[in-house]
Amino acid sequence: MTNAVIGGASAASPGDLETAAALRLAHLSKDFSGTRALDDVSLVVRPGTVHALLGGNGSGKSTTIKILAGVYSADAGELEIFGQPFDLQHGYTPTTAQAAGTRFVHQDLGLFEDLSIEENFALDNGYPRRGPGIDWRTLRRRVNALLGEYELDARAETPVRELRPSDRTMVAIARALQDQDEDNRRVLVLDEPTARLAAHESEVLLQRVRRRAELGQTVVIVSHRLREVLAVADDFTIYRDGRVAGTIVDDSPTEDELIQTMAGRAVKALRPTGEASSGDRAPVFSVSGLRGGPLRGIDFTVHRGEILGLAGLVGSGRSSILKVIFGEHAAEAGSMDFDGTPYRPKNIGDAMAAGIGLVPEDRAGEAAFLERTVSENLAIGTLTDNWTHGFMPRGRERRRATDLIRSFGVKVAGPDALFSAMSGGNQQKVVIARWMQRKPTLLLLDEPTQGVDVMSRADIYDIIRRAAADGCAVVVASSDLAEIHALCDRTLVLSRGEISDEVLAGELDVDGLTSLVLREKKMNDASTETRS
Ligand SMILES: Nc1ncnc2c1ncn2[C@@H]1O[C@H](COP(=O)(O)OP(=O)(O)OP(=O)(O)O)[C@@H](O)[C@H]1O
Repeated sequence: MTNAVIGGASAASPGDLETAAALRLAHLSKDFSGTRALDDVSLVVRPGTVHALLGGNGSGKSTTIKILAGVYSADAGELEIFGQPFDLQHGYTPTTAQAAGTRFVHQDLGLFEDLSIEENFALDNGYPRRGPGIDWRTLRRRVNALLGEYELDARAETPVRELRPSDRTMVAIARALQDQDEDNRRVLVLDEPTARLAAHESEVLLQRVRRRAELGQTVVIVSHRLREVLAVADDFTIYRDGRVAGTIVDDSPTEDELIQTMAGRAVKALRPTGEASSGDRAPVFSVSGLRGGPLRGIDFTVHRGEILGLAGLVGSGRSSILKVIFGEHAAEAGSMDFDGTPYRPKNIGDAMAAGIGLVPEDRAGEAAFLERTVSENLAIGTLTDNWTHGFMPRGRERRRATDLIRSFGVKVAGPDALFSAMSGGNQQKVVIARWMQRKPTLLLLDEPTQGVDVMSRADIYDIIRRAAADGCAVVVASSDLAEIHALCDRTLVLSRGEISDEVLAGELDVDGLTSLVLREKKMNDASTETRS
């Protein structure tokens, strides 16, 4: 491998590249009350390249980015941006980071959906004034020029809501870089930009990011989707447990090489289920003629021990089905049947009492108490079991939490750590563990491994398979078709609120599933064109 260094602490100082660096971090360390989040991390980002930060959940990628953004201070370390040194220990704030030329686009793009693109730009950079009023003409001209430059087929006055998902991300990128100087002295940091995008949208976005880099833009990207990262990145810094485990410069490693460096060991492949599970096939839950929101008549049955996948484009109704079953959204029409009796939940409480669990897509917003401890978050699922005579027996709660942390492989200092202090993948394991301990009859999972590293992903798949083997019926909605392929016994493809196809495990590979989902997209596009 030319220019590549994999493994070992020596990889942490690619000193020969320092002179050419857009960004240079050296000997970065950070402790959080006893947890060593970063330990002597060094990395060099070359100008005009896409540099990937990879690593397992909790390995230190976000901490690096937050230090770079001036959100956390470093305990030790040096930073240079285009040759200019900054003191990370003293007075390096978000304002300094902005002035230094760093720009950040997070998963939550921070766009106001109901406002136009130009209003979103102005909110970020201020409105140009003409006398006492806003100079809309100048603003529009400037934004339209930027949209052209970023190859976006939209007008400044288009509401963000009307953009396709990859275009929204690109608008957020263009907005972040709207004050780019002629020498391209901005470092754009993209934090899991494709986590919420379907495969074809990710591809469109990453091609555009690649093109920006070819035009001189420096990009740092954090992602767990290795295949995508391999397609877009020039260089890689691979973290393991807060240290740099490998650096790869201007080369194309294989996915297995990356995983091995991240994990420090070989990881068993994410094996597909292969064929439909031969478990107990008794039907446990069915919906018939379900309508409401985007749903336009949904019928299906899920069986005990079965893992049923819901695939489809954003807006096809995947999450809505789960929310109606969980009593979060009311159905306008149709019926549901649970274990042979009619099921009409009025709220989430009814669903939980019936033995249904939901792990929602937005775990931080909907599923967790961020400023409570891990132990408290785990106890919430079984409050009635844990309370005795009006008191919560702490000892029992902590012991139970310690057992769950061990059996679900959660990487955390202990049961008293704050939920918010855990990395994304570990948060997801806690939310799943919380539901699993209730032993639900029907478990609904919405994007179960979004933001989860490949190693934990394999663990989560095992947890889900074990629950199914114990008789739980599982419904998984996912935009990641490799996940659907690896996990599900049977998959329903949704298109505009209806089931368009049913696929059994082993009938199609990931490409086959992708073309099925995209065929629906092409049909949708064609019918939209015909109507307009
Ligand atoms: N505010 C905090 N307080 C305490 N510990 C923290 C805090 N932020 C991060 N940590 C710890 O620092 C370590 C590194 O976490 P970090 O979020 O940087 O990992 P990551 O690589 O970004 O993970 P992920 O891929 O899951 O987002 C973890 O052990 C995490 O629990």
